[in-house]
Order: sequence, then C-alpha cells, then structure tokens
Amino acid sequence: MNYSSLPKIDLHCHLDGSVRPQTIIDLANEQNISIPSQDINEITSLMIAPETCQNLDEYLMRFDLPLSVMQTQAGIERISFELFEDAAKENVKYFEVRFGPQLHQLQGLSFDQIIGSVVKGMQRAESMYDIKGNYILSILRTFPKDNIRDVIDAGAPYLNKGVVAFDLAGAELPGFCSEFIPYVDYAIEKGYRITIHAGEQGVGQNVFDAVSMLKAERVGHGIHITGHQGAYDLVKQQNIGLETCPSSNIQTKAVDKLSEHPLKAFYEDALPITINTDNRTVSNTTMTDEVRKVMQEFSLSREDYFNIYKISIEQAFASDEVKQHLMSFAD
Ligand SMILES: O=c1[nH]cnc2c1ncn2[C@@H]1O[C@H](CO)[C@@H](O)[C@H]1O
Ligand SMILES: [Zn+2]
Repeated sequence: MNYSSLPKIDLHCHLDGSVRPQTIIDLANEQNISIPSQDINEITSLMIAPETCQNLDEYLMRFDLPLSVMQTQAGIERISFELFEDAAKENVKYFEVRFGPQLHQLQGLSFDQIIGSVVKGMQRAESMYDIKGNYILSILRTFPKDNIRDVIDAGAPYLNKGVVAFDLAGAELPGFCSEFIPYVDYAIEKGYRITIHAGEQGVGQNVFDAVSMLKAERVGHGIHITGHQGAYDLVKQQNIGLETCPSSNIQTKAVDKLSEHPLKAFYEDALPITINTDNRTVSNTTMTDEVRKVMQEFSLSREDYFNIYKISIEQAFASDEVKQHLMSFAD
C-alpha cells in the first residue's frame, strides 16, 4: 500500500511541536537568539522526545527551543506556512493545527498579531497547495487564567476565517475541568467549537468531565476511557470524536506499546476514532507514518482506513463545503 498517496486528515497537531529543525536554526540566526548548536542533527535530537520519557511532563519540556524562535510575526507566519506545506506534500487534505497564543508573547506581540500570523501562514499554503485548514486556540492549563478571555476575544474576529475551536492543553491533573467552565462557556458563546485534551495522562473521569462540564465535542487522546465505564458510555452515546495520536501516546507512556493502544478496540465498538500526529517534530512523525504504523499493527484494510477517514470528516470543525470537498477523495 502506498501510504503517502492516501488522502489524509489530521485533526490534532501542535504548531510548536512541529517546527522544522532547520527553521529553528535559520530563525535563531536571523533573530540573534542563542541556541545550543548550529548542527541540524543536534537540534533535531534536542527536539525529539525520547521513547524513554517518564511521562507527559517530560515530553512537554521539548517545546522551549521551538518557542524561543516563535516570538515574531515573521517567524510564526513562516512556521505555520511550512507545517501546512509539509502536510500538503504527504497528501493531508484537511489539517487542524493548534497552538497556545499565551506562549508567543515573550517579545510583546499582541494576541491579534499572533493569531493573525498563524492564519496568514496557513492561507499562503492553502493558496499554493491542495490543502485546507483551520486553527484551534489552546489554553495552557497550568498558566494564570487572567488572560484567557483576551485570547478568546482576539480569536473571535477570525472565527470561520481560519480559527474554529478552543482547547485546553499542557499537563493533565485529575479534576482539572471544573475551574475552566466559565472560560469554555465564554468561548462557546462567541462561537468556538470545543475540543479538550483529556484522558491522556489523567484518568477517565477527566474525559467524562470534559464532555459533561465543558461540552467537548471531541477529546484529545481520550485513551483512559478504557478504565472508566461512565466516560466510555458517554463518548459512545454522544459520538465524541477521539483524537488518537499513537506515537505520542507511546512516548508519554499513555500506552506501553502500539499493540496495547485501544484504538482498534474503540473502532470495532464503533467509537468515532481519528488518527493524528500530535507533534510532528517532537514525536518524530508524519501522518504517513501514523497511518502506516496503525494499519500494519492492527491489520486494517483499505476499507477500514476510509471508514476512519470518513469519521475524521464527520468530526472535523470544517464548513460543509470543505467536508464535501474532502468526501470527493474518499473511496
Ligand atoms: O500531547 C500533548 N498533551 C498535552 N499538551 C500538549 C501535548 N502536546 C503539546 N502540548 C502542549 O500544547 C502547547 C501548545 O501547542 C505546547 O507548547 C505543549 O505545552
Ligand atoms: Zn496534543
């Protein structure tokens, strides 16, 4: 099977975890930022999270280096363009990319400048390649909450013009959802769709809470519904999209090895699973790799693949017009 030529949809990918290593070197030199090495191999290995990560927290330490060069409009625009370009070249037809606007203010950019830059880079790629995309704004769960409404307000003028959804990311503690209810309600009021990282490191109860308290329509990872019947049943009843990211889930020890990933069991029980990259550089992967690994490990047929492709269309925060376009690639 030629995995690269399959049409693909990636609904869960972080911009700052998916920067080309060479671009880090170029931007650091342009911006006079000191980085640990000028050698592409060394920078690459500093960015990739090892298979021996203890947990999600150690995985998340890989983001400091890329974020150091993502503090100017030109740098952010370039990185956004390049990520969509890389995805288009491996036949990703629709791509939802997420990032944390709060992480790009170290040199004084406004949230409008930051969000405007990612959207501009994406649109430049959309005009050159056969790919459509949207951005998701991620709030870091461990950050002070005083500027969350400012992020939501700054993204609102871009809604359905490049921005579609709101997310919570970063370290996952049990019971994190309740304190975010007012912010998520505010985002929904403004017109954002909701996806929440939950059940990755934490317990299945977090998925139950993300759906019941935060009205999540999709969940990032969601693996730990396996140990929580209430969460499992809720996901099934409400057709909550599970954004699985197999390679990342192994690195963060959400699962021990791919063969133990519950995605096949979820698929067989008709839960709406999708296959995604999470972080192309930090997890050293592409959509082609994720699709190949999953199809080979679980002996999925071409028909299974296109069933999952169609679940991704159904779960995408895309317009009806884009969804129709995506259906034209389905088998
Ligand atoms: O798998 C993940 N789980 C939770 N948080 C993550 C994951 N990957 C990246 N980030 C966090 O999201 C921020 C914005 O893109 C990243 O800086 C990282 O801290
Ligand atoms: Zn993620």
